[in-house]
Amino acid sequence: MDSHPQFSNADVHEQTPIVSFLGPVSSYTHQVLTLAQYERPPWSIGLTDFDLAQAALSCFESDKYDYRPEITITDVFEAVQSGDAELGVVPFENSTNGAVIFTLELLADRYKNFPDITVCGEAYLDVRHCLLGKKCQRQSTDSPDVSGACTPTLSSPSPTKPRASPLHSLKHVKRLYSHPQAFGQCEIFLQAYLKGVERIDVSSTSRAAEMVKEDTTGTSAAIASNLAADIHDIDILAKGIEDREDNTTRFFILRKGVDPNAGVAPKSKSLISFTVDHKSPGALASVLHCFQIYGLNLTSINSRPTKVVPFQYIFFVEFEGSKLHDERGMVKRTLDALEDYVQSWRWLGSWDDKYAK
Ligand SMILES: O=C(O)C(=O)C[C@]1(C(=O)O)C=C[C@@H](O)C=C1
Repeated sequence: MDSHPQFSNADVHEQTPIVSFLGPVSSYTHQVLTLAQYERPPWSIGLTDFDLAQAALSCFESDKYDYRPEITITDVFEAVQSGDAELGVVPFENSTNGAVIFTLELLADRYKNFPDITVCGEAYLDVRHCLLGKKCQRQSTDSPDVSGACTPTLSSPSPTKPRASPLHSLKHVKRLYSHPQAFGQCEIFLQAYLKGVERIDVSSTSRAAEMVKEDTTGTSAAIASNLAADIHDIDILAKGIEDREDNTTRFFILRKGVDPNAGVAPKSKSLISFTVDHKSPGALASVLHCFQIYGLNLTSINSRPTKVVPFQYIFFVEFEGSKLHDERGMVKRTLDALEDYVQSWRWLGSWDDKYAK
């Protein structure tokens, strides 16, 4: 497979450099690294290996890096900031369920724990969830019963139809493990077939699969991938349980310091964070107006509490353009202009846009 030149700064280290990712093995974050070798998502049929590499499913030169799973997204940030890992891969947003707040919280960096971290790349992954658990030993003539109060109910008389039906009975399922993002992407299925069943948040979908494997009662289920089912040898109780067929998660590639080769593509994106004086009317509008003046299209806006004053926010704005390759000077002009309206701000990186056609 053709490799991506953007991530080829490995030879500065003597040891094989590490790419750290949210583990354990078989999380969706891990699949950003491995999926191209394991199985191809439906949309990739007909694409060449090179196209796939461009699609960033395998955006690293696999022979140049060692991959290391971390337990939490914080661990990935720490590994990159300390220089332990050359690159880190973290989820940033999902097309169905929105921003990954754990990642935004770390990018907010209120206590300056990650001063050198920048985003140097992005990757998109089609996310197909399965319900994993233990098949109930019942006769094949039994209907695929459900657990909890199956809809329609009095409070929900005409529920949205789930895209998938269970392959096996779910009657024995007493608790569900997953990453909170994954629960949010499967609400319709869960409302229809597992309403009222206790949900337990864990650090990743692959960790959820491990918990199910460890549960000897066989009454737990996990929302995780078919790869996790294979690796842990767990039954698939339902497939394709995500609310939307186009369910896609976008991941950020992190590094320490600036990658001079990032954000060189004709279409690039950049991310900044900033705070404004909340007492000054129109302060946020003034900042956003700077982007309009210089013709920079915004691609996402998010916010997190400052945790200094209640109900005041750190804003994140992502926009088209690169601070590192800014031939027309529009990014520089915009960033210079917004200084008049912000209390503080930070450039968090520029990288090649993988979504642009
Ligand atoms: O739990 C995992 O498997 C992850 O890689 C995390 C994560 C996320 O935080 O968005 C990644 C992709 C899916 O959207 C669900 C979970």
